[in-house]
Amino acid sequence: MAAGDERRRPTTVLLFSGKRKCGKDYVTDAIHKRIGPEKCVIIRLSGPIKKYWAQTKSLQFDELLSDGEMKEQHRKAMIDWSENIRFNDYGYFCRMAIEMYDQNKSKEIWIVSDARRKTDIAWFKANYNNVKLIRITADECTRKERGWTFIQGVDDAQSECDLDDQLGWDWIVQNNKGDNCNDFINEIVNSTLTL
Ligand SMILES: Nc1ncnc2c1ncn2[C@@H]1O[C@H](COP(=O)(O)OP(=O)(O)OP(=O)(O)O)[C@@H](O)[C@H]1O
Repeated sequence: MAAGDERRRPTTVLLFSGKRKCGKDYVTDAIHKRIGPEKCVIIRLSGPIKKYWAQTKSLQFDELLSDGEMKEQHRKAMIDWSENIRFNDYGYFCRMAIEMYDQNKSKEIWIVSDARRKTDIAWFKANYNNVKLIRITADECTRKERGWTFIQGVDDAQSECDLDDQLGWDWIVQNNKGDNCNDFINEIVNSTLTL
């Protein structure tokens, strides 16, 4: 690392994970709004994958990013394609996502919205200080109401299940229908800003 680069590293990395439709985007968007875009940025590890996919398949990138049908139609193919690349270089998409969302490394706080593998956690911990791990959970009933249905090859794949037995979460938060998610959003925001 060149002299002076140290101050261009984030002070905190909030690394979120959780199963499909548990509310990762919902919660991370809320935290991003609360902390503010001057200080923090959302880094989506799936961003570079979707960008590549959109370019090569002539799809709308925004639609692939959003919570819609198109993402679901292409999810399995994107997982299979990205596995091959990750197999040879587990940090590849982490680095690409940082380049995509905070190229100038100007933000103090990174909110990584979609860690899916132990290697994602390992890569961030190996490269950055103060990485906080947050697992969002929601019961199947709630997830179904949000549009989730079980898809073989997706919901039983490594991308969904690898972090099921991960230990050492800094927060495990329940985001079920009826839960007041403002409480844990406040707690995460307050503890991040007082670091
Ligand atoms: N606490 C909540 N209150 C109200 N709506 C919520 C809440 N959490 C999630 N939702 C809604 O549920 C849907 C799925 O949530 P979201 O897209 O955040 O899930 P996700 O975990 O990011 O899913 P995926 O893994 O498919 O990207 C969205 O329409 C979102 O607005």
